[in-house]
Amino acid sequence: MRFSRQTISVEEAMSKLLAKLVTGRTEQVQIGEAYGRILASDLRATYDLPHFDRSPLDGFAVRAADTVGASVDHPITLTVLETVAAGQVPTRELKKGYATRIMTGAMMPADADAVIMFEQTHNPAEEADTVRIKREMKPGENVSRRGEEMAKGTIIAKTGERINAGTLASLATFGFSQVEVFCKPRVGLISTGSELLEIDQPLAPGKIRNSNTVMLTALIAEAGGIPVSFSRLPDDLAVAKAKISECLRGVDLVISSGGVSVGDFDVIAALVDEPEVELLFNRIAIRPGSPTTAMLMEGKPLIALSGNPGACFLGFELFARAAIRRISGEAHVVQQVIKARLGVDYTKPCPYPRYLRGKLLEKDGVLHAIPDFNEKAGNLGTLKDSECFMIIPAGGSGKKAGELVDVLTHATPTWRREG
Ligand SMILES: Nc1nc2c(c(=O)[nH]1)N[C@H]1C(S)=C(S)[C@@H](COP(=O)(O)OP(=O)(O)OC[C@H]3O[C@@H](n4cnc5c(N)ncnc54)[C@H](O)[C@@H]3O)O[C@H]1N2
Ligand code: MOO
Ligand SMILES: [Mg+2]
Repeated sequence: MRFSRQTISVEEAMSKLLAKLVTGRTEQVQIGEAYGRILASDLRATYDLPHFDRSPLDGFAVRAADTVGASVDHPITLTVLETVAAGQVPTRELKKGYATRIMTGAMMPADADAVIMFEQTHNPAEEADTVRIKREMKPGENVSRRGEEMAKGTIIAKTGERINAGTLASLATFGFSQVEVFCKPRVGLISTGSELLEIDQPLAPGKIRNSNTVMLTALIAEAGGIPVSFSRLPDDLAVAKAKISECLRGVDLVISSGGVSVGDFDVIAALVDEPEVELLFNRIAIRPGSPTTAMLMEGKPLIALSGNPGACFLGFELFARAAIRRISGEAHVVQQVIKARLGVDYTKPCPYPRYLRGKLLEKDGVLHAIPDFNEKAGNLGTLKDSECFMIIPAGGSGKKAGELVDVLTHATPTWRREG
């Protein structure tokens, strides 16, 4: 199995993985804790919005019929009944020949059917009891009607949607101080490799510091998971297997880094032949990260990313991020591909599609994607500057500057303008 691997596309791998994931439990959270969480039930409007006819302007509520023929040269004078602030209820019905001074957001008086803005009236302080109307109004003009935005019962947000700032505004409006969301998945994190040192250990010949674990911890949290770090796996298969099994028991998903290739000590690669394991994939048509592996062990998912930092990062963005979001209950987890012009020639041949890290730049109204030319899978210095992957198709010729390429943006891309 280790050497005879079946290569599948990113899309096939993604659908194999997503098909095996189970969305977790749900819980009630306070609205103040709900930002970024995934809705576990549909939200419906609890009343007509707005729930009363209201003025969208500061002005005078009038009966349109009283304004017929009004103009700047021939204004019509009405008697001012009262002033209604937002939050107040008008006390007087509007009779023929009267107007109510009304503020933005205030409730319309009965029988008024239009609002004329202050700027189209004459109502100096010394003549506060009357108002001169300088324009003819149409019935319904400048009135926000009850239920005009949405009727009671309208679905505001669906199960599986991520709660963003706008969702919070809707929740507040409709009086939801608590909301049902999916529990955040617990994501176990395991590293492999006897070469790894802790961050505070001094360098030693042949050794490197473990940079993947801390990077993955941040990525897991960013994707909505709760990272749970476990100690490094030993090279011994039986011990490693027992350790993974123990980790899996306490979490919803395990992500490992390293040990997926064909090396003598690549313990995760050896694991896939074990009877408790259902292999989903262990070779993907992609550079970097072709040995990225996923399996179910004792029915629970394990995503095994390559140890090379660049491949580990891409493997997380392509597979682990979507998996965490799916276990979190999110309905749409596959990242959208956009098109951009390649900023420079990239002609290096590649047997698999190559995902180049880089930046997006808007120039004269056209989006350009600029690779960082740091694509060796073991390189990590430009990971911090990466805001997208541009996908160079498999084959010998690459892409020329100016050609359109598919681009996957990261969670929070920052598009800049040139200059
Ligand atoms: N004969 C072949 N050799 C390799 C192949 C191949 O097809 N045939 N594939 C190469 C490709 S492509 C990749 S990608 C790597 C995958 O390596 P592994 O996932 O097995 O990872 P390791 O062997 O454990 O380590 C690779 C590299 O990454 C460093 N590493 C590991 N863990 C960490 C960490 N936590 N933090 C920072 N760096 C880490 C490790 O020291 C190695 O340098 O295999 C190729 N080989
Ligand atoms: O697939 Mo590997 O990450 O190219 O070295
Ligand atoms: Mg290896």
